[in-house]
Amino acid sequence: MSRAVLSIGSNMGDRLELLMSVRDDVADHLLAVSAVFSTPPWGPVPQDDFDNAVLVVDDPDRSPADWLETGFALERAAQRTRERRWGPRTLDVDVITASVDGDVVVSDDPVLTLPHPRAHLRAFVLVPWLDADPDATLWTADGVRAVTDLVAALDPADRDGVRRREVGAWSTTVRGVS
Ligand SMILES: Nc1ncnc2c1ncn2[C@@H]1O[C@H](COP(=O)(O)OP(=O)(O)OP(=O)(O)O)[C@@H](O)[C@H]1O
Ligand SMILES: Nc1nc2c(c(=O)[nH]1)N=C(CO)CN2
Repeated sequence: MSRAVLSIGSNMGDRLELLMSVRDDVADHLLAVSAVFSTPPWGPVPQDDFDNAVLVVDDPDRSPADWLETGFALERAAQRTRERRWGPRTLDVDVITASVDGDVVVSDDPVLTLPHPRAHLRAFVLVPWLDADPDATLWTADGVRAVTDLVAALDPADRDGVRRREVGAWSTTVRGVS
């Protein structure tokens, strides 16, 4: 069984519709879904705010690499272009962490680095993830850390910039992380 935590984001086009396209695509495999959060751009590129969310998914027939491919396919469907690193995009799907049969996958392959090497620094990942799964943990260079502690360690300005949106069409009701 392969479980993955997907961070999804958009700051071009119909952001909510694009996030919804991901949620709908993986609907049969959802264990947990965060609310949608409005987030200031992370990184050096001045650009519009993003909408971000986190999905926890599992599928006995999909490997972590398959989840990356699923993300690529959804990015292509959103006409995502790769113009600038950390620049604006219609849709970004990142695999934050993955486990197979309960074991966390650790990989330094540049095609799929796991856990995602910048996840622990990103309020736009950690705050929605905590919302989806209050007991979440992340394997880091300092060992296994509770996401709640990683959120507490963020710069308060970064953390407080991440704002929950009330979106009627976005349901967070799913099976639950067991
Ligand atoms: N865990 C991962 N999730 C998604 N992509 C990854 C991961 N590890 C490595 N990659 C690779 O990163 C490459 C660049 O991805 P992308 O363009 O989405 O980067 P980015 O979103 O600009 O920056 P960042 O990687 O910091 O999120 C992809 O081609 C993909 O193969
Ligand atoms: N708030 C926010 N900032 C970003 C995002 C994102 O999804 N949300 N994605 C980026 C590309 O990796 C760069 N910066």
